[in-house]
Amino acid sequence: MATVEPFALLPGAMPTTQPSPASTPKYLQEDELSKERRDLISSLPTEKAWVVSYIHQYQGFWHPTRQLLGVLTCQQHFQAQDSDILLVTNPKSGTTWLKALVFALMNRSRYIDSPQQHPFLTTNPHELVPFLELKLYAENQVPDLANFTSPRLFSTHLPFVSLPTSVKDSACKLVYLCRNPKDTFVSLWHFTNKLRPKDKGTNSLEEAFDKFCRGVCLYGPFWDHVLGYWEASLENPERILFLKFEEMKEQPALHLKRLAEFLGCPFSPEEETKGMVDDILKLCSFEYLSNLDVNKNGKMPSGEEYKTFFRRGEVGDWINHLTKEMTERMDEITQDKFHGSGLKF
Ligand SMILES: Nc1ncnc2c1ncn2[C@@H]1O[C@H](COP(=O)(O)OS(=O)(=O)O)[C@@H](OP(=O)(O)O)[C@H]1O
Repeated sequence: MATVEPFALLPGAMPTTQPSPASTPKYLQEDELSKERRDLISSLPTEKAWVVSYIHQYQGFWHPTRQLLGVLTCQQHFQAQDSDILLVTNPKSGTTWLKALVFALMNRSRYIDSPQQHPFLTTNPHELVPFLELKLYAENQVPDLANFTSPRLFSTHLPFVSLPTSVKDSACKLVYLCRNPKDTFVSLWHFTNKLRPKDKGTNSLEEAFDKFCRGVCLYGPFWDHVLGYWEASLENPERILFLKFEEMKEQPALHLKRLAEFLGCPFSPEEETKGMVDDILKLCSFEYLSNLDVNKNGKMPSGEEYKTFFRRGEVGDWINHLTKEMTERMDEITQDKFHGSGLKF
């Protein structure tokens, strides 16, 4: 594997001493690091990243420098509570949709008589269900979570092996949503190209594809991420619900009801009669959310425009991007990696 030695490039300095452009989200930026963290990062396998300079392999998974700091801080400080709900995904697997669905589900009684006051009208789902390592614990910060009411809703892209010990030791519930690797890759390629500084141009599809197949991408290898949660969900089905984007698209009502039951708030017969399942699905639909003013024109405090989280929201767009050879390579990896696991896409 071609690796680079970032800290050998400029003695005594991080390689990216140039300020990162304002459009690059904070968690992907690389500024100054403590000596301890710098020593750790120097010891990790490192490659060129998709958006900013470097990506490091930690506990078997790849993280840009800033993101890795959030991972370390979160592992060190996050204290899970038994009543917490953690939404977990590989990037671009439908995180925004899952956040919307679970938030709308858990808060359904609050806005039933005042839909015009629903938080989605003013706030993107990523703000309502914050990421642990990318937001709350980003940049070495240790947040005060006292204002979160129970059950606390958080999200993460952390692989199972990297979850904070307190998550594994507590009885908190995890919902894992995955998506077929070809659509996940295509979505990630579009997304990271939007985040790249203008002067760097776009990543070529071929180069990004090769990196994705080698596992060198945000929270990659994709397959190991999915397998970690798949196996954990088989061992512990009452704590980890494993969902697939494609199945949710095909039978959204069925899966929303499964989610509600898993989270201990099943729909009552009256709610079903009133059409609440469909109401929540409409409220969280790609069409509805992507057309809200806040999501068309708003930005995250960390820099991303909310509209970058909405592209097509469909199954099978990979067919418009991948060559026959690419498709074969990806399918082969998927078959090899998932062989014997019972997992298929
Ligand atoms: N409501 C809803 N329903 C269905 N699909 C949706 C929805 N919202 C976002 N999307 C699509 O999800 C893709 C973005 O993935 P994530 O939300 O996981 O991104 S992130 O990891 O939080 O950055 C991205 O997929 P692609 O369109 O294939 O790129 C989004 O369009």
